[in-house]
Amino acid sequence: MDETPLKLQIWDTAGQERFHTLSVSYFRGAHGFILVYDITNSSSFENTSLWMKDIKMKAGEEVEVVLLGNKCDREDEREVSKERGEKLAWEYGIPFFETSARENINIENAFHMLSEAIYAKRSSVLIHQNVVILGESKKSSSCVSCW
Ligand SMILES: Nc1nc2c(ncn2[C@@H]2O[C@H](COP(=O)(O)OP(=O)(O)OP(=O)(O)O)[C@@H](O)[C@H]2O)c(=O)[nH]1
Repeated sequence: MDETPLKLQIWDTAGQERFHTLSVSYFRGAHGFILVYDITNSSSFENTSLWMKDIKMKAGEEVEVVLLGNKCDREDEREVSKERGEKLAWEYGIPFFETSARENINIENAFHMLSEAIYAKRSSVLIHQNVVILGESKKSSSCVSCW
């Protein structure tokens, strides 16, 4: 990104209810989330709000999230309209894609969008910190660079 190599460490947590507590324990310290439901399974869509609540509670309000409606290759079995996905993402203020892991549709876009958002937020935080440190160092004399 901007010629800066980014290293992603990705955990695929279990979506099943019986592993819920286990998954949530991975949330702390994560910078971003890809929240996936299955467009052919409306209960997976309904569960996204519970996951979103957990993400905000356990990882913080500031983390980046992308919402994906996966299995868009199975149009004839669709239970969740694209509009419902778009509306939910709009309410959360997060990006949304319909994807197919099987047909490789929008997968790269989703990862790219999330990486970009994390990178933008973290690099602006670093710049902000540097501005503060350099400002302070001027006052306190001899330190030329405090990066
Ligand atoms: N048609 C289609 N099938 C898919 C797609 N993505 C995953 N599958 C199938 O859906 C099933 C479940 O996929 P998983 O990757 O195990 O789903 P998961 O969300 O990780 O499941 P949990 O581990 O229970 O959370 C598998 O049979 C996959 O082959 C897709 O985009 N299209």
